[in-house]
Amino acid sequence: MEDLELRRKAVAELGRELRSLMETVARTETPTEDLQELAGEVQRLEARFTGRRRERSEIPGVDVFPFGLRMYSPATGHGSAFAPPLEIEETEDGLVGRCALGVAHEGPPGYAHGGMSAMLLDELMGWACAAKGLPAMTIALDVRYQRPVPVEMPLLLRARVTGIEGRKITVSGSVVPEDDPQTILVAAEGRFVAPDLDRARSLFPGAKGYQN
Ligand SMILES: CCCCCCCCCCCC(=O)SCCNC(=O)CCNC(=O)[C@H](O)C(C)(C)COP(=O)(O)OP(=O)(O)OC[C@H]1O[C@@H](n2cnc3c(N)ncnc32)[C@H](O)[C@@H]1OP(=O)(O)O
Repeated sequence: MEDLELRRKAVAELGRELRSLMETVARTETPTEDLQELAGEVQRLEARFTGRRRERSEIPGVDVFPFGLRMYSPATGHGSAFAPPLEIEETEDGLVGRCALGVAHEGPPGYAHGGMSAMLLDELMGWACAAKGLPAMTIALDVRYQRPVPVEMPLLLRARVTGIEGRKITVSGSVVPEDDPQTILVAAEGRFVAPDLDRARSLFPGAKGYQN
């Protein structure tokens, strides 16, 4: 069997290079003819991915689902070009995530797209449910944008479970600058539901943890 750690390392290395490429593309003022040539080169590069293509519902072999690593998550995945990626740690008061967004994540010039903040909070708040043993899906997310989130600024995200009622979980979250944690840039309240076993099996047929 292939060494899983070696593959995860390779996935992360590729992700890092793609992320860097995305940032370069978002910032470049390279002449137009070079852009045209580069598009062809990227197309040729894509043609080199000759291995089997994973089915839609197939869990990547490098992942641990539903309680862990998601290598291609657009929020936390080290293999994702789109992910900052968010680094998560568990604390006494819930989960803390760290990342900095790039120009490729921009909404207003110089500031993060609001959808990025919402996505990162949604993900972290979902992880907060899983950390309580209840892997869950978002049913409602209320996001309040109090200050714009500068790109290239180290950020701290927080998520804390505030209530559990059967399979329904309420979670609060925030985004703050790492060097000024009193200033709330974005605040969120979310409601999550841990799907029952039958629902989870039908939603995630590729997840071994939910099968008999
Ligand atoms: C696990 C993977 C980890 C995934 C890994 C976690 C990390 C990633 C986190 C990312 C988070 C996401 O983006 S998740 C993606 C965005 N979210 C979604 O796509 C979810 C779409 N919604 C659904 O598919 C469904 O609503 C489910 C699966 C969440 C729940 O279905 P179910 O299991 O059949 O639950 P059901 O019996 O119907 O309902 C249980 C209780 O919740 C209430 N309820 C259910 N859905 C809703 C709703 N949309 N709005 C209001 N209330 C609702 C019901 O009234 C009921 O209350 P009562 O009668 O008991 O009072």
